[in-house]
Amino acid sequence: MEAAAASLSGSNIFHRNYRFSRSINRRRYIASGSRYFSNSDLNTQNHSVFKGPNLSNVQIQKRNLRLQMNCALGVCTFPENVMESHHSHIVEEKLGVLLLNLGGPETLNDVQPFLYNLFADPDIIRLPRLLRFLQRPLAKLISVLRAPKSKEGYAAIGGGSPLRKITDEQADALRMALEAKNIRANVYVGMRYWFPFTEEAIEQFSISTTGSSIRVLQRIFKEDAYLSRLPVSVILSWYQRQGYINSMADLIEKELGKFAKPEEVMIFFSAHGVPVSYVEEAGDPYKDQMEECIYLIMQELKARGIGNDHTLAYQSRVGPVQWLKPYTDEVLVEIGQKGVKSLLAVPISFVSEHIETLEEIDMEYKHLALESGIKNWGRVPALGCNSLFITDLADAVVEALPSAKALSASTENDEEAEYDPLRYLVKMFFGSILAFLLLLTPKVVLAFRNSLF
Ligand SMILES: C=CC1=C(C)c2cc3[nH]c(cc4nc(cc5[nH]c(cc1n2)c(C)c5CCC(=O)O)C(CCC(=O)O)=C4C)c(C)c3C=C
Ligand SMILES: [Fe+2]
Repeated sequence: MEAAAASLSGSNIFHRNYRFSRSINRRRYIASGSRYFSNSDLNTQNHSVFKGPNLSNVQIQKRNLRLQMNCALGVCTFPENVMESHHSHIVEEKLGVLLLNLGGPETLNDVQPFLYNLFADPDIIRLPRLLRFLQRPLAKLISVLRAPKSKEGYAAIGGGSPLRKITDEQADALRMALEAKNIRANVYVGMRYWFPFTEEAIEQFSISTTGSSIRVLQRIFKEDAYLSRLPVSVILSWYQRQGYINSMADLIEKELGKFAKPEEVMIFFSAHGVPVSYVEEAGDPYKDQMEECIYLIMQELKARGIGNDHTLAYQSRVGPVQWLKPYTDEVLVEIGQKGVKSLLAVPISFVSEHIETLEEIDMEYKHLALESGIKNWGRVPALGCNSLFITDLADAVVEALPSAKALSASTENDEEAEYDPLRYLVKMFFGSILAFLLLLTPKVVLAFRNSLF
């Protein structure tokens, strides 16, 4: 997670190479977009809007890059048709809102390329600078090795991720919620690792405007200068917003009511994990934010007279490194053995149903819990289009508007953005050999066998 903006572009370049290699023009177009409009870049650029007073620019960039992981969904606001915009104009203008998420493979054939995109992101596999040339070959290798296990999971939930459909529905619901507040907005979805990529969302964003605005937008977009002049506001996190907390508390209260003895149920929050190094070495605030989020939800439940026991654990670890503990699977076994009989699983850090909820929690963890002595199992659904949640997102958009500011020029390393096929092939060839040799070392083989497949 410590990658700077320059290295982040590496993963975007892949999107270009992998999906668009047959169209040079399109590739160039995407390349220019990717430099600015990966979701992480947007967060990075946001520092001009949200930075705290004592942080250096580098610290702010790093913090914001990390925050990208904390937002399962991010929102950016763009006033369209505004070149020299002043804050007072913004609410009157039509808005573009960009919802950011990670994306998921829609078919089983998408699984390996999706995994490649994921592992080619230097924020996911963090290699020392000297070994960065291994990023793509390693991503290729790990994605091929991981794909069979991932495919099993996606096959179990119907052959693909529902994430795109749900996020599209959320975008539609948000558009309507904004309309109910008399704000006309186009809401776009931009995914980090699968379609519609953030770059595509931005492309759509400019194309969907009309007349001279299109020409102005497109021309300036191609020159990269336009983006730095767009007033943008990024909502970095909303886990602490009362609307979100209330909507989670509502869901929990409702599911608790389905148990015969609701007061005896343990509320089991399961959050997506991240490698420990993200938190301890790179200073990722994810763990603190998760803990605060759960504290706030439990406070809200207490205010409603619900004082159940609760616990937090982390799920979905991949690969041979230490992830945030305690691990969901281990805690389930422990509490089952300690005699807990009723458990309500609450996916936290997820706002949509996807493989981690539908397969990992509903199938694997439920099975494990029942095997470990838990008799009554329940699961809180992900928020999806929950109206309180969507209305709160709409409020967050409205509140963010006054802080929209023009982005500063990109400081990203342009070297990565230039796509050189020969250099790419040479890197892939030697990198693959090295990555393969690395994987053959006994320690790595053992660790991967236990954790990846
Ligand atoms: C809070 C959200 C997420 C964090 C943090 C996160 C970190 C993370 N994930 C992997 C590896 C995989 N992630 C996969 C899918 C996936 N992950 C998230 C969310 C977070 N990931 C989503 C929304 C999805 C898509 C789900 C879908 O329905 O498609 C996968 C593929 C699925 C599988 O095989 O388990 C992998 C692999 C790492 C290494 C990581 C580290 C920071
Ligand atoms: Fe993940």
